[in-house]
Amino acid sequence: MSTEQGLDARRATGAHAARVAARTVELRKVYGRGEAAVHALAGVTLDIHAGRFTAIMGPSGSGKSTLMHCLAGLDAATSGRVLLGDTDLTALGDRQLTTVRRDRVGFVFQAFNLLPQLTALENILLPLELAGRRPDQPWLDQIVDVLGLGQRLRHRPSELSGGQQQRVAVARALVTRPDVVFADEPTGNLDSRSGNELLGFLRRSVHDYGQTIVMVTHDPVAASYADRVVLLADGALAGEIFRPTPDAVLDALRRLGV
Ligand SMILES: Nc1ncnc2c1ncn2[C@@H]1O[C@H](COP(=O)(O)OP(=O)(O)OP(=O)(O)O)[C@@H](O)[C@H]1O
Repeated sequence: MSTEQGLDARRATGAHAARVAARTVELRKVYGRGEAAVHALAGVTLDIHAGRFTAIMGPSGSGKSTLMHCLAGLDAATSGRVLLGDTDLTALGDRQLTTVRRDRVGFVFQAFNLLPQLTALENILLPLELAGRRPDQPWLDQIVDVLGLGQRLRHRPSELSGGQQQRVAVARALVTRPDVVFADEPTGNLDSRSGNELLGFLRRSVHDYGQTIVMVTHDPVAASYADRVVLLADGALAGEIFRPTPDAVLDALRRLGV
């Protein structure tokens, strides 16, 4: 994409004016030492726009999960800064990071990660319970309704389909109204119909509720639900696509050798 096209795309999506929900500045992450050192992130400066759906893509090993884990306060930077809103995560200790993750961030994982002994409703309410917060009943009712979980709330995860389990995980991520929901290959274990349904819900939570979502995915169709695709290669930014189509994403990935 030329610089001019890039600017036009930004104007069209209003991305230049968007509030920043999270930001990395010269973020570096090195695993191991000496000869065995792996530079997973080699100086990434990136803004995540508030109220937008951002997909992170790139070849295997390009640093996608590392970037998301650093943004979410799950992994510590080697150098550089990570900001969630105005909070500098790199300046926080473990206890403060735990509070930030609990109160301000939601997670959706490929493997659902629901607690098997709890019902769907208990799983959804768990983050609030851990934080000692009471549920906002109208909000809870709304997400349960939108996600079509009303008839499933008393079921345990083993009694739910994969698609239903992942919708429970999305409800759990949204219930605290987090600043950012991080989704790591959320459709990786779903058939394409359940996957598309789930992506539709994520899209809707951005459009209807102004939720900020960051999703790591390998799937160009999944990425096309996002407002913007950020491409990584060898731990560095390798481009971005606004209003991505599956074809545009596929082309960009091919250029990166995927
Ligand atoms: N805990 C770790 N210890 C050592 N090296 C690691 C660790 N986690 C990740 N790496 C390395 O850092 C690099 C980036 O890994 P990362 O998982 O972020 O990539 P990715 O783009 O998410 O890959 P994939 O698409 O395969 O999941 C890889 O070379 C990986 O082997």
